[in-house]
Amino acid sequence: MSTTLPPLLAARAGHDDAVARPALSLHGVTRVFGAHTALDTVDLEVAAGEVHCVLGENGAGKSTLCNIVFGSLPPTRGEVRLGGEPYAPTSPADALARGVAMVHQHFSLVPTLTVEENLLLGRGVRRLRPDRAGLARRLAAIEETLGLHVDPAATAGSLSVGARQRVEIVKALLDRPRLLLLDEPTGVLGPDEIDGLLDTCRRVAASGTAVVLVTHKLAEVMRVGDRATVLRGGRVVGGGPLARDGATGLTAPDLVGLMVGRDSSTLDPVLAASVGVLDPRSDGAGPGGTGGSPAAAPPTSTQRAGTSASPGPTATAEDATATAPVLAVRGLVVVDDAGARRVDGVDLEVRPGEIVGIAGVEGNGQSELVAALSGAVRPTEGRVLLAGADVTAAAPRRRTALGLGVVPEDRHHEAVVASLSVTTNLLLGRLHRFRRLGLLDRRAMRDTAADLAHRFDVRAASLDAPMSSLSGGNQQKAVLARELSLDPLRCVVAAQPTRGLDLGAVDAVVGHLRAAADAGVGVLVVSSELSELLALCDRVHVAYRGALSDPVPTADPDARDRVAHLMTGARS
Ligand SMILES: Nc1ncnc2c1ncn2[C@@H]1O[C@H](COP(=O)(O)OP(=O)(O)OP(=O)(O)O)[C@@H](O)[C@H]1O
Repeated sequence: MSTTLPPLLAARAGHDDAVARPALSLHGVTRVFGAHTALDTVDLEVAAGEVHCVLGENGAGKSTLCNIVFGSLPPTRGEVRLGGEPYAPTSPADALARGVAMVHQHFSLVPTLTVEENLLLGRGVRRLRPDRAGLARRLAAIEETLGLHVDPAATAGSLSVGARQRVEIVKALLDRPRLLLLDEPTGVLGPDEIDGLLDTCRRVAASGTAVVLVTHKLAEVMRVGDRATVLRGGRVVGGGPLARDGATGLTAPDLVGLMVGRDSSTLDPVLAASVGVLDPRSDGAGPGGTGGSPAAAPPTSTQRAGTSASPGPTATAEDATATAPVLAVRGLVVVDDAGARRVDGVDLEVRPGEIVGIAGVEGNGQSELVAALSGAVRPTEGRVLLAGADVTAAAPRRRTALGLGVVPEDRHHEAVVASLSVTTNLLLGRLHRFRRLGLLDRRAMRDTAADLAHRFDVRAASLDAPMSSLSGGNQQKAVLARELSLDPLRCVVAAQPTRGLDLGAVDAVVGHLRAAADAGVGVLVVSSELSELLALCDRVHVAYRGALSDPVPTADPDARDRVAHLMTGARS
């Protein structure tokens, strides 16, 4: 692949040979895990000053590529060059020392330490005494040039997901890297924070740093990327300059075609909106930023009822209003250690067959509400009723037994045990059912796990492999498989269920949640993806400062505007 420099740099390139050399180049890079080839003879070039997007389905090899460049993994074959020089980092610390920084899909901050302590961690190893004054100066410079603000005194664990992400990015920028790798950085952010992050990407690139952005969101790619490379099954299947700012190049539908080998006009509108082929902020008239796309708005649940992809729960939902709620929340209050009312008097009902959504910018009490529903946190006031039983103080195990499936937002800390096998993770919470005469029936476990992996398209080299060997998206599919296959299953609480998933997987998850509702399960979806909620749910509440708005029926023609308005804190 030849190097196409952004116009400004291209103009300068004749005067500066260093700029003409790619900041990063990969030649024939291959990475094999056992019998599985995760990356297959990959060639890639990234110029200084450009945002280069790397796209592909779950398991396509994107994180493996980043991990090789960041020194976490050596390639099995092939050569990597940095600024034209051979580059074979022996560790992430070595990569950092050579000017390569990375922000991972999951957080690396120590929750009990302050932001300042987290930022000094690692740097202190290289110095006798932590340089607090130097850090303060650098933070001020980052805030001024890149608009990124962090509070050094805050405890990392008390920050919202978006604020934590900001600290991770600031941490990566502290040493002025010449290459910044961002592995799905916007997955956890709300719309405003995503805008901020995309601006940051452009500013970082404008400062001369090469930025590699891994994302599933095509709208983001079309807004911020200069060029893209698409991986499928570990191979580069296409790429080039993007059609941005009136320039000719790859469009969002082109990228869909490369990623999944499918024409974007065949995509379910829910899916199209959630990945940005439809711009969620438009009325459907415009594509994801640029690049042309099917001109249709995401359907409401009423429209959805007519599609073949979904029988639509609307009819079921109307019947459902006559039945008792499977999940009822009354006056729920959760107060945190600092005395703040994170959940502030929430009332909520989900009936069998209904899909109810909770929208809102992250950090408005959604996480704490889900924690109170799952049993991870004890509410201070109020009640939670599950299928009529008061479970306010019940342990998670009892809730599971009563038929509550929970897909937590923080997969790494709450939903999987990375060191245990895929099989064990798929069956967590029901392993006792496989006990025969005091021993686990491994064969029955493997058969059940294989069936689940097949039905939910969990792609793993082996079900005996540790969960950590699965790509992020496949781990998420495994959690969904486990929670949606509980028996009995009466209610599912799914927090950010499509986060980190590729197009096909989002489609599948939406299908699984609808199927659960069609089978009479009550579904509560907490998501920062507004388009997804509007298309999937019967009604949507908005979380704001711990309280929930009255529900907005998604069949209302102005539902999007009403929900967006409520997200600003408006009362009605
Ligand atoms: N340590 C490992 N051991 C075995 N297999 C691995 C390991 N790391 C990754 N793989 C496999 O390599 C393939 C590529 O994984 P990778 O995480 O790079 O995909 P990805 O494109 O980043 O996916 P996602 O979008 O889901 O994050 C997957 O099939 C994964 O299971």
